[in-house]
Amino acid sequence: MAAQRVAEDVARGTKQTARVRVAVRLRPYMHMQDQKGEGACVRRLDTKTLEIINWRNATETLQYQFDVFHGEETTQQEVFLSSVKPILPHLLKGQNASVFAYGPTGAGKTHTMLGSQEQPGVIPRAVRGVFNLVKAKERELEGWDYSIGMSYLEIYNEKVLDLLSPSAQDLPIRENKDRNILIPGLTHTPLSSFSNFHSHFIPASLNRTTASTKLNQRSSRSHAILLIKVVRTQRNPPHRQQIGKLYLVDLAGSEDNRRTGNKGIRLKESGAINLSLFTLSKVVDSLNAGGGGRVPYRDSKLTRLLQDSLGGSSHSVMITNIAPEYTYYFETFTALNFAAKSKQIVNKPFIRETVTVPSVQVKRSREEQEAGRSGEPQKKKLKDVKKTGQEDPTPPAQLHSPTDPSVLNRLMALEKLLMGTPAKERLNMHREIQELKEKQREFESKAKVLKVTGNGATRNSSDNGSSGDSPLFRTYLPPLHRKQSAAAKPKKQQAVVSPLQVSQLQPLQQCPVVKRPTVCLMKKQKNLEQSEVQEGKENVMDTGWESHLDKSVLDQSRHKILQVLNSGSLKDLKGLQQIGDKKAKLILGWREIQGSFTQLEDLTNIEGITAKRLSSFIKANILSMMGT
Ligand SMILES: Nc1ncnc2c1ncn2[C@@H]1O[C@H](COP(=O)(O)OP(=O)(O)OP(=O)(O)O)[C@@H](O)[C@H]1O
Repeated sequence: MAAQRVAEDVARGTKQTARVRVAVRLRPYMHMQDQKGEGACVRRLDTKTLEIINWRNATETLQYQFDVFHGEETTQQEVFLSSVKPILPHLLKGQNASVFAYGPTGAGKTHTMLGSQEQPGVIPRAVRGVFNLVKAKERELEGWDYSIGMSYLEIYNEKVLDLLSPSAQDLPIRENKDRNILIPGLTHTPLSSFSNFHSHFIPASLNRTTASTKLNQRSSRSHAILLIKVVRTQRNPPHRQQIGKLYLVDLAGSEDNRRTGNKGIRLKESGAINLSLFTLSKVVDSLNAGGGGRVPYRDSKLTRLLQDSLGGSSHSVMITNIAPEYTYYFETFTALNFAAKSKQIVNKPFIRETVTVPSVQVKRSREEQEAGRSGEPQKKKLKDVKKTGQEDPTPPAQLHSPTDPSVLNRLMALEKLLMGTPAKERLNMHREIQELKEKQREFESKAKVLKVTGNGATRNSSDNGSSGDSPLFRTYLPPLHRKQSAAAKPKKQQAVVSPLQVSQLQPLQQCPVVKRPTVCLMKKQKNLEQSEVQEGKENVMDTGWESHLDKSVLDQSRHKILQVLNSGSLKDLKGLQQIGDKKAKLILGWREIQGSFTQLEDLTNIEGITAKRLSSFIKANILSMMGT
């Protein structure tokens, strides 16, 4: 018995690689998500391009281009036809494919993937599509037998749980010598028809962990992964067998716990969700960096399972769901930057093929059996044929705006990174940030000149209005204005260099990744920072005072401070001694990206909190708690 994994390009004598296709879908505007009545911050320009208000300068917009942009009126059928249907035929050739929905909580991931009875989403349509393709192949009488099966799991609080056979058991993830990801013990159910699939899938979906948060009545608290496996076996010798796997992934949403109102268990779930999504973004970063360095797939169960779908051997489609309301601004912005990064990943598809003797073609119901004793290729003597491939010549996502995407993304990444970087290493990064900002300013001023002379690639709102391709704004919403909330003071009219006439600037300090207030338009910055420790004043290590206090009192106080750091609102954080508005926001930002603080000493990861300041902070807060 011999088996081999054949690189598709080798099999065909051609070199071929597949890029991760990135689609962005904008959900319809919802009044209930816009309690301040601020309107939309993002809108469609054409079938590939969208624009969002620039957080650096709210009088301008940034434009992003993706493989497809689905505006709010796009139907479920249209999303399926343009983004998912084209990848399904690969399954029948022994290749893997994956579709995953990414985006903030409440932006429409579950709607896109699962949908409803009236508006079925990608999952039911894709499975039906696979059955149709298999039927068509069988009619061609080309001498292959096909079988289809499914597994369905969720990753909840970093545990892998079987949705087809629910139990509290956390299933292990294994990788065999051929780099196939396996989950021993996971149920694998053979499927005879689409209605048979339905009868397994619907009850299993009800097993998924969901709960109500402030932003979504039925928020998914886990990442759900449906695996559809197509095995095709040649009837006559040499009985070649090819296996194609389709992963359909509904990721849990990234969450801003200031807005979800999460506490207790919801907060813990949220920490796990954000951490795994953060790892996903690190994986994307490191794949984009290239150079064969370590890709941190193993840092979370999600990335471990998606290993084959990202930078591996899969044809992948990422549907990034975004929400139009201004209240989602930073989540939307982060999701768009993540999506723009993902567009640069190149996958190298290969055919999974084995040559089998007929007697071993036994259907098994468990992945464990499949890994251990069935006719699957991975446990046979597999011969890895060296994959060859050529980088996709398509350039990464392009912005048509006065913004260079590479500069902006690098800038964002650096600012994000800065948070977790020891103080001594920050200096170089600050230098790079300054250089990038300089470059960015150059781009912006060039783009403004182009715009004034009428040659710019940027489009203004009147262009959009007349082009007739902006249904979002023709139907429900005013142009991309941020409506002024009742409480807001009117501001001076800004010089208009782009379509926006924004009456209230979006304060940058809401962005969790932003480190430097100087880059943003923060009018009240001085006042806001008043309660913070002045540079140098607190730079004296406070030592010795703890020895005068009872250890249990100290531990209790430290625990209380940690609780506020991990679950406190902006106001709660500002209630701590020596924490002003800026630091409170940096703490929230850190929490959002890193999960929670395990100890008070983690605070030194926040910019501006040195070991000395930390010691002073701890002293001030403990003494204040004790009423000293
Ligand atoms: N394209 C759309 N058309 C109509 N309604 C939509 C659309 N997208 C989302 N919705 C509605 O918006 C709400 C939130 O969507 P959904 O639950 O899919 O978000 P989600 O991103 O999966 O959130 P979470 O991560 O919290 O699970 C739901 O009521 C859903 O029906």
